[in-house]
Amino acid sequence: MKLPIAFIEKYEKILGKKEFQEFLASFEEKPVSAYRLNPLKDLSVMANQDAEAIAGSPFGYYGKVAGKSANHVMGLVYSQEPAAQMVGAIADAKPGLKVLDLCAAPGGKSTQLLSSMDNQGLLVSNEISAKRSKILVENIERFGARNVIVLNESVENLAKIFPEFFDLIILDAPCSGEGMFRKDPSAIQYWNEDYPAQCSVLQKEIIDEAMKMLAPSGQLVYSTCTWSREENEDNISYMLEKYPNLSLIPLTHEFGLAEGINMSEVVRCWPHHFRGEGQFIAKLQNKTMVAPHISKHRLKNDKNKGKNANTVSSEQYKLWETFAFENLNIRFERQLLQVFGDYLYLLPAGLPDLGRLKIARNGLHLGTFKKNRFEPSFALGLALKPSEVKNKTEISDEEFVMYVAGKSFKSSSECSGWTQLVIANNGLGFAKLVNGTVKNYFPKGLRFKI
Ligand SMILES: C[S@@+](CC[C@H](N)C(=O)[O-])C[C@H]1O[C@@H](n2cnc3c(N)ncnc32)[C@H](O)[C@@H]1O
Repeated sequence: MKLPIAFIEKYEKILGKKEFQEFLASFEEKPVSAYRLNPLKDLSVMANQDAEAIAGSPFGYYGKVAGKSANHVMGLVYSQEPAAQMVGAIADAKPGLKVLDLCAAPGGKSTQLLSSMDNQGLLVSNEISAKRSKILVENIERFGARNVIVLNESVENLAKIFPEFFDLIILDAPCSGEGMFRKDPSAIQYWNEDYPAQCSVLQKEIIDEAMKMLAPSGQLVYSTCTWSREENEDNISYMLEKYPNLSLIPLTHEFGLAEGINMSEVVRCWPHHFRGEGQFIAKLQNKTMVAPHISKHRLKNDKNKGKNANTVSSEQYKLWETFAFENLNIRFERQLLQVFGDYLYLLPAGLPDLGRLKIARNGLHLGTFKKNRFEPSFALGLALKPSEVKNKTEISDEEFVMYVAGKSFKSSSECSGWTQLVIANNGLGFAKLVNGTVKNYFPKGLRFKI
């Protein structure tokens, strides 16, 4: 691999001659592929695989997943290289916390955070790029979590709505991407000697906005996929100096995770020590102990709040309830339901009023109000466990291939109406049974041929 001369000289100086040779040799090796399993799904279908587990990453395994496989389409697996998996593992989001993933697309960290939150608490997953936020929505939808909203905002706008709000913030910063050179050599062309310093200016701006949103006693995980000290240890020093209420939580150096440069509390993934690509991770604690001012945040689903344009009308609620009574074994609190146009959403609990923030996914999309009826969404059929749905249709591998290509197929069922398509006890959306035929409701934009 052809690396920039300035890059070579820089890391030879940092690592010393001997270690630098090992570092350089690692660029001739293949990038490491890996994936994570999604504990929100029924994973019994994966039980017999003998893939090698990644030490330090719960649910992480070495190997590749096929993007067109049923396991991927239904969100049982997420492709993510091992070093990136260390970020979510170190963040260790707990059920019930209010969590922010500030720079979230395509969703590697967000989906990992959701894995350990068990549908309890709130994840705000934000991505500044509108295009990338769409991919983030797709990946989050596949995962099937119910406690997440996706925003498409600048960090400045977020900070105005969420002052001192989050118990845990993941700041996976845009960076010079040196740690991705092996996996994506096209990243090399953007690199020059001054690039890390330029990136660090933007990173500090994002850090300052993130700090406004960190609740007392909250934690912030800062990560990049680059090795430059300017974007890593130097930014941590900047934070510690500017915010004396912050302290570093010492991270352990096992599984090939190395210490930082003159900073022992943080971790670095070097490809000659760690089986994966490049990464830097630091975890910081807000030592301020004052209880968060709940009154600062007007809750979106506050019982005392008057009606607003997004409140479900009694007519709409009746249509939804009729659908839910006929088709579901689960009920959602009315207070958490909101309409946007004809679309019905289930909001996560504990969400403040979002004002004018740009929303890419307003919680779980339950479905759409059509003339005098309610049509369930694909997202709902993916998120519900088969035990939460009344009518289910188990489909074969051949039927899966037909369905994802947009085709209908015959069924031996004599029932009619909505049915959740199921493979190995996981949902593949709702379809409609009409006179022994399974009508296709797989979203047009997601269809593909195998
Ligand atoms: C390292 S990537 C995030 C990867 C993601 N966390 C994951 O695990 O899949 C950094 C993200 O920061 C976003 N970004 C770029 N400029 C930004 C800015 N000024 N403010 C906030 N985010 C920005 C990029 O669009 C990109 O999606």
